[in-house]
Amino acid sequence: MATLESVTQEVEMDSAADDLAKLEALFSHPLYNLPTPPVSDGDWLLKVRTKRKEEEHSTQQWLSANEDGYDPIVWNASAKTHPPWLRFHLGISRWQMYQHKDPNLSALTQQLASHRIVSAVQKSGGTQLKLLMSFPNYGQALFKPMKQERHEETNVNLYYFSDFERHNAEIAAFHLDRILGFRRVPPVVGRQINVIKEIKDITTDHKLVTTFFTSPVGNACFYGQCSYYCSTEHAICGRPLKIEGSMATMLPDLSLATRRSWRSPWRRSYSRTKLALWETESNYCDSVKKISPYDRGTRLVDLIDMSILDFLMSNMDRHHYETFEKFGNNTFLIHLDNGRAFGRHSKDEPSILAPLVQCCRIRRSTLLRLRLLSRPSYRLSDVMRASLSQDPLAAVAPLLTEPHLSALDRRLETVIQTTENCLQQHLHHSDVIYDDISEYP
Ligand SMILES: Nc1ncnc2c1ncn2[C@@H]1O[C@H](COP(=O)(O)OP(=O)(O)OP(=O)(O)O)[C@@H](O)[C@H]1O
Ligand SMILES: [Mn+2]
Repeated sequence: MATLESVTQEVEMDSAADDLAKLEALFSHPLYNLPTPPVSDGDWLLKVRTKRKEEEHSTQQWLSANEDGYDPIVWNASAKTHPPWLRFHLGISRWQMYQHKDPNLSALTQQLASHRIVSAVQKSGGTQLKLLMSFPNYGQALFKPMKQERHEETNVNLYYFSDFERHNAEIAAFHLDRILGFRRVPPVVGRQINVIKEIKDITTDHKLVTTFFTSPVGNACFYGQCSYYCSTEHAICGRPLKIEGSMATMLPDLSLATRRSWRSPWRRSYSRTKLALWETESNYCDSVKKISPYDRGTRLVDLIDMSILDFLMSNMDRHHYETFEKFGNNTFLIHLDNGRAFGRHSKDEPSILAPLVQCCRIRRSTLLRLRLLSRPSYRLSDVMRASLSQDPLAAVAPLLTEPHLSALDRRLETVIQTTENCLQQHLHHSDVIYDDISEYP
């Protein structure tokens, strides 16, 4: 006889299968498989150069002088020999971080989740603690440790600029960005790390080592050195040894691909008392539209895409964004640093949507995908649940709690309604909608 428990379990499995089917249907939808503009030679971020004869000798020497813990390098100009992280680097183009249905993605994320860690050092830059992890095949990841429980909502009295970062937000942002069809976040997975074996014992960072201690209940802890929350009171502690965290694929080194950092025109004041210009000036968007690079191309609608992503996940901390210098102004915006998203589900933050509200402009492809995601057959919360369940940390606990998933649906409605209002206020649809897919019916 079926017990209540087994029936509940079956229902849960059924709905998990339904969610997954929705996600698959979504990714097979024509809106996710639009013909992309041809990628010319100069539209790839990096290119493999075949070695000149005289260079071969020095490479051979380097090969034999292999560093401790790393595998010998066995790759050459042939794509077949490339490790997943290198394929990822070579797949970055002017328009996206990776392809839709990228065949390399699963191998890449699998390695992030399971590869042996050879080195772990603190990464400078930014305010909160993070570690640069290296793998035996020379791949690297940026590790952000878990700082608070997933069900905890941000303290209402904390300003956005002193909020803790959340490892699950980094992971969920990657999934959300992909589900929105942007593909502008480098892949991120969750992972459990042994604080002693995978950090303390292998690090060459002496300053980091001095911050390790054992807590009163016997957990292994450390706090590192950084400008925010790096103290014994805010230590990161294993239970007793393992901690959860996010592992983000590292972008190509800056020596190979420089990036430009842009201050967001809708940046917050980062002050308890001051307002930013965009919060007080009624025609703010008009002035933004007149200045480079927002005065041409897709930069403004890309910024609006980013604000939609941020509104959905309630990220108030998008002070800057980056682009690859090689591509000039005509390129996608890199959505890095999403750790302050998903802090609150019970409240929305309308000001994050200011670029859309004030400019009344949106890419047609984005709007059509948002509408798709608001339909029950592709519901955003369901496809996010399905997508996140594929992350290794989902086995420990769901990466986003149900209230966060429902908040996504509620906020999506707000974005769509905002666009409808814009369409009503404007005479011509083309005033609001930037038609980036004119060939689409
Ligand atoms: N996946 C990545 N690959 C390469 N570089 C990265 C990656 N993620 C972040 N960085 C770089 O590291 C720097 C710090 O990262 P991040 O912004 O996530 O940290 P943060 O502590 O939140 O910073 P801030 O306090 O400035 O907001 C960024 O300026 C970015 O250029
Ligand atoms: Mn940040």
